[in-house]
Amino acid sequence: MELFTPSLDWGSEVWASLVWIAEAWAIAAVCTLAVLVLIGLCTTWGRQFWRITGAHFTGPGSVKVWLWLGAILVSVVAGVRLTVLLSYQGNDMLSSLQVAVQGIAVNNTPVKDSGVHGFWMSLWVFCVLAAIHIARLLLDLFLLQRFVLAWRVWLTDRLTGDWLDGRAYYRSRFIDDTIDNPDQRIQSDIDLVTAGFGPLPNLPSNGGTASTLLFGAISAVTSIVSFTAILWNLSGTLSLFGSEIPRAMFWIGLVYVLIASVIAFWIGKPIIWLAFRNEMFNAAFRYALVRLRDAAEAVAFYRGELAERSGLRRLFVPVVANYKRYLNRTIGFNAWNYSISQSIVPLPYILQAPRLFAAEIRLGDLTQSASAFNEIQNGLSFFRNAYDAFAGYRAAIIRLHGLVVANEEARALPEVTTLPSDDGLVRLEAVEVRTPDGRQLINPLDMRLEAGDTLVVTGPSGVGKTTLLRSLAELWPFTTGTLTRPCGPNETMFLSQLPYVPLGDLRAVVTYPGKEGSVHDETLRDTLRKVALSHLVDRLDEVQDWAKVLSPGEQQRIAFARILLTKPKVVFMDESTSALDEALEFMLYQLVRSELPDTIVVSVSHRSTVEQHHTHELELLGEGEWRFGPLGDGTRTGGTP
Ligand SMILES: Nc1ncnc2c1ncn2[C@@H]1O[C@H](COP(=O)(O)OP(=O)(O)OP(=O)(O)O)[C@@H](O)[C@H]1O
Repeated sequence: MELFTPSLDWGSEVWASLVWIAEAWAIAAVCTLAVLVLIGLCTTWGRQFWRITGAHFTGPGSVKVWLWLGAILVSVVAGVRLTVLLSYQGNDMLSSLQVAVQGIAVNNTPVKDSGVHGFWMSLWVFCVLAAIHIARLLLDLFLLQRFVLAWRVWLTDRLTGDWLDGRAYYRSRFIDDTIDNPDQRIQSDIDLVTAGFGPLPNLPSNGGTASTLLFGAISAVTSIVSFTAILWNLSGTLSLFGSEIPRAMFWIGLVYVLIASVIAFWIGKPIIWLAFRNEMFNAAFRYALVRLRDAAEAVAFYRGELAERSGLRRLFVPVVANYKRYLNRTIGFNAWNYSISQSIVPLPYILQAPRLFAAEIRLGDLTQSASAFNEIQNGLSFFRNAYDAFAGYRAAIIRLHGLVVANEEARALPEVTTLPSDDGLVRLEAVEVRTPDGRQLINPLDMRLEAGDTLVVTGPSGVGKTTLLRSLAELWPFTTGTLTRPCGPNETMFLSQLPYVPLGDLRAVVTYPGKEGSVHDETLRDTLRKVALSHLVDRLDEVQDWAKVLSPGEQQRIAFARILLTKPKVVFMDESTSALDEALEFMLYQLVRSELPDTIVVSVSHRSTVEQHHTHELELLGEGEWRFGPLGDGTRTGGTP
């Protein structure tokens, strides 16, 4: 009867494991890079991924990114090594028990003592391995989460910048394939793509690298390779229908899991687009709720609850219908996966038990075979089980890529050619404006305004006054011609009918588009007093939803305060006094004229009272025709088709 000998030389295992980790790390790094490059070159989603975020891995600061990735990979490989070592420790524990019991049975003290000693040693080994295992898990979580967070910061910054760049956030409404909910793509899909868990938002409770698609896959492959060697050594020959299968357990397991995976991919394929549509329908529903919240007052005045309710219901129906299909398909997919995972559990015992009974292997070998088999099966089924997670992940990549493409298309749309004017003049040369369906709104328009000139743009409703301002602000793509204007920072201001009111305190609201804090509080208070908002001077620190607190008339006075603070050389105003009474309108125009006498003011207005503050008039007559000239003296030039 043999004495117990451990399955590994634990004394030299520290060094051996470090060497193993270093080698496995290098092989895993090279293979992963090769696979990622192939994915990037050969798959659509790989190319899309690279286009969205490739610069994070190549641009300035990428050294840190790669170092961090390298550290995460060390953690992944070390995790696999620990699992391997734990499987040997498990083998030692059971085999030593077996030897001890056998020694007792035949009253052989040296054999019994070797078994007892081996058992306690294996428990010590377990304590050391367990401590390292816990430390690694915590470090793994930290490394992964900090990496993901830094990546998310970078990508959010890049995509918000990209969305704002060239006014893509506005002009993307004019492209052929408009996209839904860019805001949610930035907030939610970036989170999914950087976390890499699949369709789940990133949370520390999701777990460490093993739950992510990339590192989970690396861990699975490393684990398969490591345990394959163990299983290979523990496998015996099986006689089946008269023929001998060497290393039977290894080959049977491999074939079984491969066939199971192919069928699972086939069942799970529709989950990709079902997950995509699930997110899309939910996003549309969420957006409708946000719009209702924003327009709460208008809806409440209309008593529009019934219409809103049926609108919301209509948007929620596809959410439910798609979710049912998503659920059914996932149940089918899970049914297959669960059945496969459970039905394979007894296989290693069935194949190895006869060899144990024939004393060819020890008890620990049997259980290690089972655990090695289990690890390989888990590793291979990682790809099968991660299928729907991958589907959700790919859907997030597609959505982010859609945003990037839409931004680019929006920037590529035509716009009026804008040239800087050194002398402070505003000059329009052959500026022509159309509707999206090609209807001529303004025939080629030539006009020149000098410092201090003021122009009122008039004409019937729908004739194209606002669209002219949009064109001059480089927002409207259905336009041609050249605009020369002062182009320095804030030298030209465009004001819409209701000024934009940003989130934050009143200081930020009044200072906009300047940075909060860039204007001294006393100047802000003075300016508020000048525009008849003295009741607000003590509320600069107050954080409110100011768009809902301030009346439209007060908001329009804030717009005039911004003009006084910004001191532009040219200001274009679209019905900027429509919510004010005539006395206030008169006072504000006088204020702008006296404080900024050299500023060129262009006003779009319906009101005859506005005309008195202007020196020139551009009258839009409809069907593209216009008349331009000094106000009141009848010497107008005109444009006809
Ligand atoms: N995004 C758009 N898509 C299609 N047509 C548009 C769009 N925006 C404006 N239009 C059309 O362009 C025309 C000019 O609109 P615009 O808002 O410039 O008129 P306006 O003279 O400013 O009218 P009002 O005095 O009522 O403000 C209108 O017929 C309008 O329906």
